[in-house]
Amino acid sequence: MSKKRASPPKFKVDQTDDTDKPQQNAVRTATPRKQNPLTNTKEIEPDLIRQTSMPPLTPPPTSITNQLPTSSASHRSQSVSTVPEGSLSPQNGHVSDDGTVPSAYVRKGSSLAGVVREKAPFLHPPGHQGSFNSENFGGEYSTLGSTRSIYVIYTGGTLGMTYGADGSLRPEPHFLTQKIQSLPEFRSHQMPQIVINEWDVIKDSSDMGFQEAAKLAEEIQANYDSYDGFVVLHGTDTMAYTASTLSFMLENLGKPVIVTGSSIPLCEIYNDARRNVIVSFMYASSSDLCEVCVFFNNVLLRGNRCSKVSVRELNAFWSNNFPPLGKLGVHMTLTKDLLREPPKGHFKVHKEFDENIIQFNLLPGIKAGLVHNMIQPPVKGIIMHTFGAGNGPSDPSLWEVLKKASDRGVYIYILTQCIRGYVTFGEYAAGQGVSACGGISGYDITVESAFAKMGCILGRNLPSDVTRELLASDLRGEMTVDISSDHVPMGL
Ligand SMILES: NC(=O)C[C@H](N)C(=O)O
Repeated sequence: MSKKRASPPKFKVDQTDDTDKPQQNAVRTATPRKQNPLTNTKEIEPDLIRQTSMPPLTPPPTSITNQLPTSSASHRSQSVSTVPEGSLSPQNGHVSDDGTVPSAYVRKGSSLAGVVREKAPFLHPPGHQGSFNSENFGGEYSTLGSTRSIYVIYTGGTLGMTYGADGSLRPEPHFLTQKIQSLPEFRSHQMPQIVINEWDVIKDSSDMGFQEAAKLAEEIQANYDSYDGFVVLHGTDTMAYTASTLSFMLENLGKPVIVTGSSIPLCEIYNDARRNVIVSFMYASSSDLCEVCVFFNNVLLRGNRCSKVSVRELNAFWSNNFPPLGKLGVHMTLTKDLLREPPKGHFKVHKEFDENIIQFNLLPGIKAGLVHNMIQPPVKGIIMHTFGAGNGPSDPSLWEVLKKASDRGVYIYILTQCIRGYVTFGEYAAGQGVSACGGISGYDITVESAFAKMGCILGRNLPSDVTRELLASDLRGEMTVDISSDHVPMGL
């Protein structure tokens, strides 16, 4: 690949030489060199090449890796028929929606290969009432993997933690990076080229916020042209906030950014870290994905649609109001009907943010005085979780307090306390106060996404009418807005 790496890697697993030397999988390690002013991490010079004692892995048919396009741009524009018929291994397979098999993807007798047609999950967003076609991305991936390059940013989280003397989990510098280096999967010819940048200070995600998301956005921007996809390794506790924030910071994103983590650390024999990381690398190789996603356990979710829903289960993430974009079962699928369209404009990064946002639930009988105290300056944004479809108590003093805040320039984002469904102003008389106080409907947006969206938009200090319009609009697929026009607001 004639690609220029914007920031040198901490360490790199490289399979590009393997067609020449199928018996020896080369692993590049790296030595610390100097401080990178952009990422504040140590730059590593990938100059130390060590032959490992790993047993040789069976190389894939060289005709596949030799003949497939080598960049996302070329892959997008090129038809798959560049692969000669008969060159695929039995586990590969791809059938188009009408059931025909393109010549490039000849299936050789595997009952596992082929398209998976699934009913969408029980919940359909408005406008999506039918079933969605899920395609077997795993089959497609096995012809793609080794031609792709992925930039991985390791920020911390349980996946790379070890146990301290008191038995509590804490980030262990370099452990995850070294462990990944030693896993045979990462030297497989089917894996993309991987470059990992471990942050100087890896964190429990409780310490990740807008500032760290801006640093991630900056790092993605610096490496955007050099890689086909990005993976962010992150703790689960605030993963949905970071994924949401990244989605708003990255405008016209044309490549996958997959955020993942684990519930069990990689230091345990039984863990979910290994699979989550491997599958995220695979999804990050997709040329169909051009958005920020979370992969966890067995689902690929839109990053700004998901929430952490379980503390102790492996299926810790879910999206209540939007179906998964992909699923991992016997097949690894991508539901193309649901994916964001490739962007029309240039990739652009917005790193500004404003953290002066609070959120609260309306509670039965909530007192205006309490709300008044909560929403004093420097508060600039309020996320208010209302009852049901956007309702609240009728006490006029409550709405006066909120109206006054709105009049002095505080934005009030209206969400529902229900985990499914969306806000509709005007459905009940009990919702009149909510809209009259200047509230802006967040429809079915998650609280993580509402916080991220407000923070990013308020950080840009736009005129109030533009800010209100952006908050009311669907910018990144984060909420289901029932508007009939295809009006897209300017600016984000
Ligand atoms: N599973 C995890 O990653 C939880 C951890 N406390 C974190 O968010 O960093």
